[in-house]
Amino acid sequence: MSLLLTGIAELVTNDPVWGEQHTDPGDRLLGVIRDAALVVGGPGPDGTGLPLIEWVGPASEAPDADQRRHLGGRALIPGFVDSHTHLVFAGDRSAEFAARMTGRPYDGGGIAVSVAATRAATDDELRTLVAARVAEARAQGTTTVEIKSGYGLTVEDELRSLRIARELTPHTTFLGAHVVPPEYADRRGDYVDLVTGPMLDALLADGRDASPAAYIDVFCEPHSPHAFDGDEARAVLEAGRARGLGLRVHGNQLGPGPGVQLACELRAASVDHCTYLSDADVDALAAARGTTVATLLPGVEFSTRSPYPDARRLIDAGVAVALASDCNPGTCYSSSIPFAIALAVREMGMTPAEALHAATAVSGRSLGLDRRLAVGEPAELAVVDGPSHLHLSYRAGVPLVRALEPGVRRPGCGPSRR
Ligand SMILES: N=CN[C@@H](CCC(=O)O)C(=O)O
Ligand SMILES: [Zn+2]
Repeated sequence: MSLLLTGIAELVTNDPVWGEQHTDPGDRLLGVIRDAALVVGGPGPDGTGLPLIEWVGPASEAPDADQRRHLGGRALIPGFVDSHTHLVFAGDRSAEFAARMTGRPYDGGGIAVSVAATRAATDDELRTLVAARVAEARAQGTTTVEIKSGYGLTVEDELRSLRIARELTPHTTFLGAHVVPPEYADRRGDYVDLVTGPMLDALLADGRDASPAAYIDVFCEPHSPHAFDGDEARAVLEAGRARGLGLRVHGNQLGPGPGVQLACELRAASVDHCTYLSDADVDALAAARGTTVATLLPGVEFSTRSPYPDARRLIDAGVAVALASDCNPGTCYSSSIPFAIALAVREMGMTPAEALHAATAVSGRSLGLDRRLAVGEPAELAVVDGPSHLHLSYRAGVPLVRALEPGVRRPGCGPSRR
């Protein structure tokens, strides 16, 4: 069974093959095809049920197919890859947000509130909350989502957070080193030992076919009394790496710090936030561009009243820049990638094309995914209710994007095949 999509005013392929024909830098970067068509075939051989792309090109050359759908002159883009979320939590911190809007700074202390609520929730309550957040993201064009633990902070609660996340996506990240939980406040070293020993061991012992976490992450932030310094973060990351996990880092969010340099040195897949960077940090990220992506999370700066990171400086230096939501109950309770794109364009010096590329191709790369719309790739598609990707930021705040369901799919945003 195949499906021919036509009426595509603009197809964003992220494929350099289509970019070559353009002189406009945005069209080159996004591999745009105007008046395009795309054929979706049956599911691939990998057992995920995800249909694969069978053909891409100008509508005038499109082959026949079993079924047809006309998109009415809309833009078709790769589904967003939200490579940084904390969707497994219970409770509410809207009062903390309101206090910040009147000037209270963010220091990570509110994380303990979410930890208490998450520990108190039943498995089914948590599962329902996470599934609803994944569905909310999908309704805004996100077809792939990474989910971190980090609101359990006991062996059992971290494990169950990851198991629940794993039901919805294969892109799961162990964040036992989110903060030092209150019961360990006066013995931080013991908590680092717990994370790097029994917690990691329990995760790996749990894995039937694979560990419930693909990555390990750490909140490396000397400006928060609750988070981890450079030495502690190094211990956490090295322990995860020794057990075969990929590395991700929360770095340089609240002020200058060692997170970015550490991530680059340890060849982390991503270092996220990157709000406060020295010239040496930018140089390190540029040198590491083949391995380490700088993931910017502008919803956080919006929701914490903080200065935005300078994306232009990073891109001009040659850094691989991704965009993600960081959806979490504290610093950004928004799952909207279009919102992140609009902020990046308006506040961070990114062009609309760079922002879309960052939220699809580059965020995908940070998870080991190829997010081109090309033959043989999964049909992870989103439709923009407008003629071009420019409408994502031009019409900020309007719900223009949704994931396209081209065939039989599983619920939620994952698992993707790679
Ligand atoms: N900074 C660390 N973690 C989250 C915030 C978590 C929270 O405040 O609940 C972040 O990425 O911003
Ligand atoms: Zn985060």
